[in-house]
Amino acid sequence: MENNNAQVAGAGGNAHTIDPRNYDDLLAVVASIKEQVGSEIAHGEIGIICGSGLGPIGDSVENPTILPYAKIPGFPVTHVVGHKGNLVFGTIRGKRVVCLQGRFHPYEHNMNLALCALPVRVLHLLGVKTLIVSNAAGGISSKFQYGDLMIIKDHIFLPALAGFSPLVGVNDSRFGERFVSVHDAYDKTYRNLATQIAQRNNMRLFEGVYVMSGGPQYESPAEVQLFKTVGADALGMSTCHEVTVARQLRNQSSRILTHHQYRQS
Ligand SMILES: O=P(O)(O)O[C@H]1O[C@H](CO)[C@@H](O)[C@H]1O
Ligand SMILES: Nc1nc2[nH]cnc2c(=O)[nH]1
Repeated sequence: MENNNAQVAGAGGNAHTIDPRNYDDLLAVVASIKEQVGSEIAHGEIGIICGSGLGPIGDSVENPTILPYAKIPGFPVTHVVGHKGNLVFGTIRGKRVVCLQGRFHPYEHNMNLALCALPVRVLHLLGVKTLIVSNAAGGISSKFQYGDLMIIKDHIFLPALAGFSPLVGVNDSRFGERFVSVHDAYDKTYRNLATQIAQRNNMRLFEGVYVMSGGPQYESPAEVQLFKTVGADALGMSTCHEVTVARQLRNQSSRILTHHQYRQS
């Protein structure tokens, strides 16, 4: 099971292995975070995952406490440009946030989706109830202009359809059910709120369907046409594994808003 585990790096550099599917292992990760930044600072209400080029969201956190991923047991390294690799604790407009300044893409980690979604379970164990997920994606819909924003209303999780789901393997029921519904994965209340805010600010904002491919290669014109035919609006290589894991935690009252930054390919 070498592919499912992450060697502990940093945080004392001991040789223990963290299994992203094991609840007790993740409690140990959370204990290490709390020990390093303090329990009060480590507590968050809102989790934010910064997509490519969206790291500045983390820079906008007020009174920040920054913990590099290299100091967190079980966290792999992120190599992708625009993903700094920091956990940022603090506040935004008075709300306690924990910001992942850098995400893990399955194509960087041998399609180990459970490992790539590990931070979402960690955020949950730190108290996060609302998750905001952002990404940079390629546009499929002909309505879009370069740089438009799209709120995800639904997804096509291609790797999972081919057996690469973060929920494959042993299910620790403390994370949630074996069979997870993703019918309303993207919270309607928050989507409506984002739409209202965009209207108030005269911003162009669309809702649409996001396709996650395995990457790292971009799509051929024929593949883009295929996804267009099945109703997809934007294409990326992330997000769905995180949202699926978060949705398994729904019984622990997780809520999700996906804020999606989009660029036309
Ligand atoms: O989804 P995020 O992390 O924004 O990154 C997107 O940008 C990279 C490609 O340019 C891919 O990793 C794609 O998924
Ligand atoms: N799959 C995919 N991911 C992206 N991330 C940013 N642009 C793109 C794109 O065109 N396709």
